Amino acid sequence: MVRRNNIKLKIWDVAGQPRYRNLWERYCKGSDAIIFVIDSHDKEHLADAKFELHNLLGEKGLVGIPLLVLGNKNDLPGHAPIEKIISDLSLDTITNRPVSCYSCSMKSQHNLDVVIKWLTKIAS
Ligand SMILES: Nc1nc2c(ncn2[C@@H]2O[C@H](COP(=O)(O)OP(=O)(O)OP(=O)(O)O)[C@@H](O)[C@H]2O)c(=O)[nH]1
Repeated sequence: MVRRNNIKLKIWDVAGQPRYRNLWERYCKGSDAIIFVIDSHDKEHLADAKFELHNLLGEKGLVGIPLLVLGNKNDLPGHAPIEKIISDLSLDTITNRPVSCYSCSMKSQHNLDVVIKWLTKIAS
């Protein structure tokens, strides 16, 4: 639970390992937003991330739920820039919901304020 400006955000951190991916839809259903966090330093797995993201968004029960994609770990040299994340994940093809994408680092907290702002706006 995160509190900001009188808004309570209830956030589920769902495990990313393959054996848990079939649970993602159940957690996302009925939520105000889906936050899809990728490791932007791990460029080899961007194709996997694209597959899993579009697979998830293809679930009928999730149509219309706003999507926030975070390219985390931008404190590491060689991380994928935002333009690459947007194009490798084909975010411009997602037309049935609002989509935002930020590069960030939860370690250095770069863009954490922007993320919280986005979430409080969506939830209010
Ligand atoms: N350099 C750097 N490391 C980070 C950042 N965020 C997380 N990590 C590290 O990445 C590793 C994995 O972090 P977790 O928070 O466990 O990742 P997770 O996505 O919850 O992992 P699963 O849900 O188990 O797939 C840890 O060693 C973190 O310290 C970041 O912004 N920068």
